[in-house]
Amino acid sequence: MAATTTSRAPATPLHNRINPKPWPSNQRVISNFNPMIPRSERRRTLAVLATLRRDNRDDESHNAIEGKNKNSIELQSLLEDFPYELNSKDSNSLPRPLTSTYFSNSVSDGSRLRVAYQGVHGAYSETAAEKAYPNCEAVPCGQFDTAFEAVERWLVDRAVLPIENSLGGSIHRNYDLVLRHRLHIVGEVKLAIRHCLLANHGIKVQDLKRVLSHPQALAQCENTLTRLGMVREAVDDTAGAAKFVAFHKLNDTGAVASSTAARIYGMNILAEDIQDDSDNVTRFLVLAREPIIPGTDRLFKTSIVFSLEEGPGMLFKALAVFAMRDINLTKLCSFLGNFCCLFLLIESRPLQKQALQMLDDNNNGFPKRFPYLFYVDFEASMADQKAQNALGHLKEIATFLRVLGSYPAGITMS
Ligand SMILES: O=C(O)C(=O)Cc1ccccc1
Repeated sequence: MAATTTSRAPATPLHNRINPKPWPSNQRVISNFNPMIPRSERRRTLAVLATLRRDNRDDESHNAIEGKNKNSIELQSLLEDFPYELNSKDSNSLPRPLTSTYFSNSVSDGSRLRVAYQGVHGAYSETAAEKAYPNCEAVPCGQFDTAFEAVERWLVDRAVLPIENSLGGSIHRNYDLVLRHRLHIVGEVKLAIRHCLLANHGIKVQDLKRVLSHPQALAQCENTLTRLGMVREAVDDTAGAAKFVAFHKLNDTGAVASSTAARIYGMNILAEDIQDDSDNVTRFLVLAREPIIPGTDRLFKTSIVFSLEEGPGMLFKALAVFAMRDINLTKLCSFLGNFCCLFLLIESRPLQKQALQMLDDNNNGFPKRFPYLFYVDFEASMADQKAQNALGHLKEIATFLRVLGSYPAGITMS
């Protein structure tokens, strides 16, 4: 498929509104990567939202390159144009417990579950959304914040976001987002990630001077890209990188993305499995407005965040509430903060001002001076008495405690 240029902007989701993601200093940022779609184009009625369905998704990806994408509706602009009153007259807007729908792919009115992800068609996050809900309608969002807002404002039913990777460790910004928003973790997907080096047809590896991709993907392919002597440039997502290179018919630039992205954007795969470690798994969280009712019929995990008073042995006491009940902690840590040197299964994060503000507004007496938050995942359901007891015990020790979700443990999928 040849990419053709048009005067109209491609259907790339909009740029980051809140915080740019961090990336290594040797990576330049393409700041005008996602041109703004004219506002007149973005002003759509709510009815148009229905056209977000991906019935003609393959056509969509083709058309996206040609700038004819019907689904060029930006979730971001929908959020701006129709805040809050969305669905207010719709009986479906009433909160529903998720137990009845969690393992099906449709909401109770018969329509498909809509799952927001960050990136464009072909992103790994889209694959994760489809693994979680095989028949879902995956909805691309420019940024993670947009995906969260889309759930909060009833534009979609779920959001999927990458939270940690076996090579790159935790994605701290996404933990902060989970904390700042009031969504619940209702599932996890572990996806084996296999990166490819993509280029336009007729281009050889030797022709490439630079390569575009998501910062995580670039980091995961560090050795290969260094060996090839390529300049790395970070962009919002892997599929967006492929789309950009195809759309602009670049001859000296490649993209690190999936074979799916190669197919969608008509690119050639120059090399497969270019990640530094073949065992490259990314864990994605599934978030919803309401929690699921935890069960005991299968292995469940529970994610919590808490803070502690400063003092000798405080973290030891906090972790003991799990150890004394034989509850396994599963959160793997690759970022060694102050306390992490001692406990590799727990991750301490300096408390950001914004997060602190959010917590302050909602929790009287939150200790402002305490500089760390701890995220822990443990292997037990909140329906399990020993988990209840452990958290009851932790509450006596912690100055702040929030259960982010109790959900079925995921298996690694390829
Ligand atoms: O950019 C993407 O395709 C994503 O979904 C984010 C990502 C990047 C690298 C590994 C896993 C997820």
